[in-house]
Amino acid sequence: MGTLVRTSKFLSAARDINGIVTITMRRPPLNRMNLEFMSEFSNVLRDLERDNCPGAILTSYSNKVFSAGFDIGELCNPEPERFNDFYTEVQNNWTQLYGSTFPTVAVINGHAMAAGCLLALSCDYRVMIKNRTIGYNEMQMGLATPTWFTATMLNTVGHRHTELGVTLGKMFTTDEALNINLIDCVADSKEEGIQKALSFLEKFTHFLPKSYTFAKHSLRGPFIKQLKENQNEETQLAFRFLKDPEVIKKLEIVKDKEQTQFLTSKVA
Ligand SMILES: CCCCCCCCCCC/C=C/C(=O)SCCNC(=O)CCNC(=O)[C@H](O)C(C)(C)COP(=O)(O)OP(=O)(O)OC[C@H]1O[C@@H](n2cnc3c(N)ncnc32)[C@H](O)[C@@H]1OP(=O)(O)O
Repeated sequence: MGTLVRTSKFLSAARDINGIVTITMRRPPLNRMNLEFMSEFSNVLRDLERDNCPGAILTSYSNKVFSAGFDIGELCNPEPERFNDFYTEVQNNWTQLYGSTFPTVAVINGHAMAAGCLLALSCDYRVMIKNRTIGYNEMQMGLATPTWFTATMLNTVGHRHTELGVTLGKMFTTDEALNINLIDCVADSKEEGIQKALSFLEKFTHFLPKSYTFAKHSLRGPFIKQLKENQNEETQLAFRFLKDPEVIKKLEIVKDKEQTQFLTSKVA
């Protein structure tokens, strides 16, 4: 796997002989993202920028779940200060990953739901294992999809697929995701996925890093700028939404096992 360059409670980062870093999410059982998880993620990305990393792969320790998205504990009837910290960290994390100066690949070796899907979409390339699902399922949870989540999908698959995906809270199977270019290729196993990711990243060894960064920022920069300019408003909007009694009630139900099993059967 390479030399371990960083390990924290929920993430590990290992560098191979070519400098490519594999970030493995490990918050059992579902890689749910809470404030601590997001802070660790930001720290890893900051280190990679500082070290002029030539490329990174993002994957999960589990072959069942890439990430179940935000920890519902951070969203259900939140406290103002904690939510502000959490949501700010999430936004910063997205600007770091979506705008990274190095190329990134998501090896999606399990279900990628809501913010888990956003993580994958924020990379430059996606390899997904067969028979998994990916999408923004917020609607099914009684939530709404934040604007920058939507923009990230829109920039990947276009308006119509985003519109249907977001408004239906649709989880796409691996085959469906490939058909609409939500992912770039399919692998039989995580190991094969990593090989495909490395082949993609190998292409960038022939380019000047500054040329790559310029191209990426030409495409993604305006969306990052837009979020940065509206960060506080986005946080307040989300907080107000989450304080709606109907939303709180729905999220409390979702926290029950029965409801998540219902969601699982929908995505299986
Ligand atoms: C105008 C306003 C506009 C903006 C509004 C913004 C609002 C805020 C931002 C909203 C954006 C939201 C992003 C998100 O990421 S929301 C989270 C989405 N995640 C899910 O829907 C995951 C649901 N989970 C599942 O479908 C399954 O658990 C899964 C397929 C992932 C795994 O199935 P499995 O059978 O292995 O596991 P279980 O279902 O038995 O789950 C085990 C226990 O974990 C609990 N669980 C599952 N997911 C979560 C989660 N995301 N957070 C917290 N807890 C979770 C589940 O209930 C089980 O608990 P128990 O063992 O106690 O029963």
